[in-house]
Amino acid sequence: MTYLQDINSPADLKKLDIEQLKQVCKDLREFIIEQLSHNPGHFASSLGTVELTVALHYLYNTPYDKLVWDVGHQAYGHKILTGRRDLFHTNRKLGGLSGFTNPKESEYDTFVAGHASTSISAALGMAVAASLNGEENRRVVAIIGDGAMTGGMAYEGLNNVCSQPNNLLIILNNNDMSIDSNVGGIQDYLVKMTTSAKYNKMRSKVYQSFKSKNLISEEKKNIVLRFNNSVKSLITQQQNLFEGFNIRYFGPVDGHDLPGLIRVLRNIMDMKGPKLLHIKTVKGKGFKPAEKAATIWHAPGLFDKETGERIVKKRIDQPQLYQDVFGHTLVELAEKDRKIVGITPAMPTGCSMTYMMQKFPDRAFDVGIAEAHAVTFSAGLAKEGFIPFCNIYSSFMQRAYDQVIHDVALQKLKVIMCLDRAGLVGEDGPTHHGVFDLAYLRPIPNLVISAPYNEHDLRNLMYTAAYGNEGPFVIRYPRGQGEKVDWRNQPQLIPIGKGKRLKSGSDMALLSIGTIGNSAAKAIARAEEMGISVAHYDMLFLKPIDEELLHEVAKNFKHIITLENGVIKGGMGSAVVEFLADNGYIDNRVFRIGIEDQFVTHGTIAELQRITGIDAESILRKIKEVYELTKAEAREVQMQ
Ligand SMILES: Cc1ncc(C[n+]2csc(CCOP(=O)(O)OP(=O)(O)O)c2C)c(N)n1
Ligand SMILES: CC(=O)[C@@H](O)[C@H](O)COP(=O)(O)O
Ligand SMILES: [Mg+2]
Repeated sequence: MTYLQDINSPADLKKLDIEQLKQVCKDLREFIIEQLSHNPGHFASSLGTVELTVALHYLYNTPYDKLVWDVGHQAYGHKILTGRRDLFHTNRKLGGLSGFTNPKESEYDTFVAGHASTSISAALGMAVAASLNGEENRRVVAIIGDGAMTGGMAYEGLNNVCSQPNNLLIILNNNDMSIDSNVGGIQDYLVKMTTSAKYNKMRSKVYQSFKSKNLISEEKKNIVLRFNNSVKSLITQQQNLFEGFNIRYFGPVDGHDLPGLIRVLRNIMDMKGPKLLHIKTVKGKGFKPAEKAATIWHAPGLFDKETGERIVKKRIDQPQLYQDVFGHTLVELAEKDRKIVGITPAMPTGCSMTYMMQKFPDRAFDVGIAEAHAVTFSAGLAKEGFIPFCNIYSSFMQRAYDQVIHDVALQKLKVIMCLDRAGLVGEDGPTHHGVFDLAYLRPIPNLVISAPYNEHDLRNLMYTAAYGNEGPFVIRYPRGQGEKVDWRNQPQLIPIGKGKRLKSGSDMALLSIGTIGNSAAKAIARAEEMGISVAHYDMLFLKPIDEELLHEVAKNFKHIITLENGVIKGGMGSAVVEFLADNGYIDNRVFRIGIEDQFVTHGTIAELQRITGIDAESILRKIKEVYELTKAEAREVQMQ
C-alpha cells in the first residue's frame, strides 16, 4: 500500500494526481481482498465500485455533498476512504462497523441501507430538500446497481424525479449481475444498450470527429453527449428509457477507466436538472475467481487471497441447511405434481430455488428484486390452479405486506409463502433480521402461519400446505443448519393448528414456536438435572393457534414461559396472553421470551441470541427465575 495508508478522509484524495489516484484504486482493491479473506462479508460488489468510489470522493465535496448507496453492500471502499480504514477489520462484527451504510456510524453515510432499490427515492428527497433550503450548491448522488434497478421502488423514484426541481445525479452501476444473474426486461434493455456494436462504433466516430475539429470544449460537451444519445436512439430504434422519464441520460461509460470516469463526472456534476450516468463495471473486478463466478463471490465467506480458494467447512455428515431442505423438498413435490411452481424475488441461490430452476426451468421463476410483485404474481398463478411456493426472506417480505393482505389473504388464494431467514440472521444486522413476521402476519385473516421445529416438520408443512389446505399458508424457518442428519423423511399431512407436547413436566410449561424450540429443549434438559421439571410444548402453528393445547396448559400450569425467535410484541407470546385473557384464565402468569422492542445490532447469530436472551443459557436462566418465583409463591401460600 503506497497511498491508501495516508488517506484519512476524502480531503486527502483531492491532493493526488491521476496516477496517484490510480494507485489508490489498486491499494483499495488489495486492502478489500486482504481484509475480506479473513473477515468475511460482501466481496464482489465493492471490488466493482473501486474506481467509482475514488472518483466520487475525489470530485465531490463529501460529506456536504451527499452520496446515497443503494443496498450499501458495495460501499466498503467508501467506508475505507472516509475515515474507517483502521476500523474495517471490525466490519460486520459485534460492536464493529455495519456491513451497510448507516449515518450513526459516519457523517459520510447519508442513509440507512440494506434493502434494495431505495436510493433514488431517498436521494431525491435529499435533493429536493437542498432546493427547498436554497442550498443550490449541495449535490446529491444516488448509486444504484442493475439488480436494484429491477425493484419497483426504483421506478416510483424515477417517475417522481422530474416532478420537482432538483439536480439529482443517479449513477447506474451496471455489472449484469444481481446476486445471481440479473433478470427481466430492464436487464435485456441494459444489455442491448451496452452491446450495440453499431452504436458504440458510431459514438466513437462522432467523438473522434468532434475532437479532431476541436469541438470538445466546455460549451460543446453537452451537445456531444446529447447528440450521442440521439444517435443511439436512432440506431436502437427506441427511446431511451431514462430520457422518457425526463432524466438526461449519459453513457454507457467504462466504470473502471478512472480518468474517463472523472472526466465524465466532472462534465455532468454541475449540470442543472436530474440526470443519470450509466457505467459498466465488472462485479469482482481485480480478483479473477470473483470475476468468473460473481454469485459465489457475492459473499464468499473465508478464502485464501493468494490461491483464490474458498475455505468452506466440509458438510459431510452435517445436517442440511434449512434452505436446502426447502429446495430439495420442492423438487420432490414438483416431480410428482406439474402444478407446483416456485417463485423467488432475486434470491435463487440464497433460498435454494436453484434446484427447482435446474430441474424444472419452466416452472421456477426469478422475478427480480420485486417482493411485492412476487406475491401478487404467485396469487395470479394460484388463481389459475397452480400451487405456488413463493420463497421470500422474512425481512424482505416486509416489502409485500399489502400484497399478502389484498392479493392473497382477502381472496383466500392458495399461495404458499415460505419465509426463509426468519429470526435473527447474524452479521447483516437490523435491516435483515427476520424478526417481525410472526407479529405482522398474525392479524391477517385467512392465513395459516407455521414454523417447523426441525427439517421433518418443514417437509411435512410444505406437503400439508400443498395438499392439506385450501388457502394461503406461511412457513417460516431460519438461516443456517438444521437439526438432523437424516432430514429426508416421507412428507405427510399434519393436522393444521395442532401443536405437540414434546415433554411432560410439573413445575411450569414452556411453549415454543419454530426451531428455537431446540434451544429450549437443551435448557429444559439442564433444568431437569437441577431438579426443575418443565413441560415443553411445540406450538408449530401460530395461526390457527392450538386452543385445545392452550386450555390444557392453562389448567395445569400457573407459570407459562413462551419462546419465539421474533419480536415479543404481537408474536406468539402475545397470542397466548390474549387467549388466556379471552378465556377467563386470570391466575396464570406468562413470561414472554423473544426480541424486546428495539432493533437488534449485527454480530454472529450466537452472540445476538445471547444478547437478546433467546439462547439456551438465557432460557435456562429464565426457567430458574420462574422456578424461584414458584417456590416463593408456595412459601407465601404456606404462611397465610
Ligand atoms: C428488498 C431486497 N431484496 C433482496 C435483497 C438481497 N440483495 C442484496 S444485494 C442484491 C443484488 C443487488 O444487485 P445490484 O444492485 O446490481 O448490485 P451488485 O451486487 O451487482 O453490485 C440482492 C438481491 C435486498 N438487499 N433487498
Ligand atoms: C446484501 C444482501 O441483502 C444479501 O447479500 C444478504 O446479505 C444475503 O443474506 P444471506 O447470506 O443470508 O443469503
Ligand atoms: Mg449488479
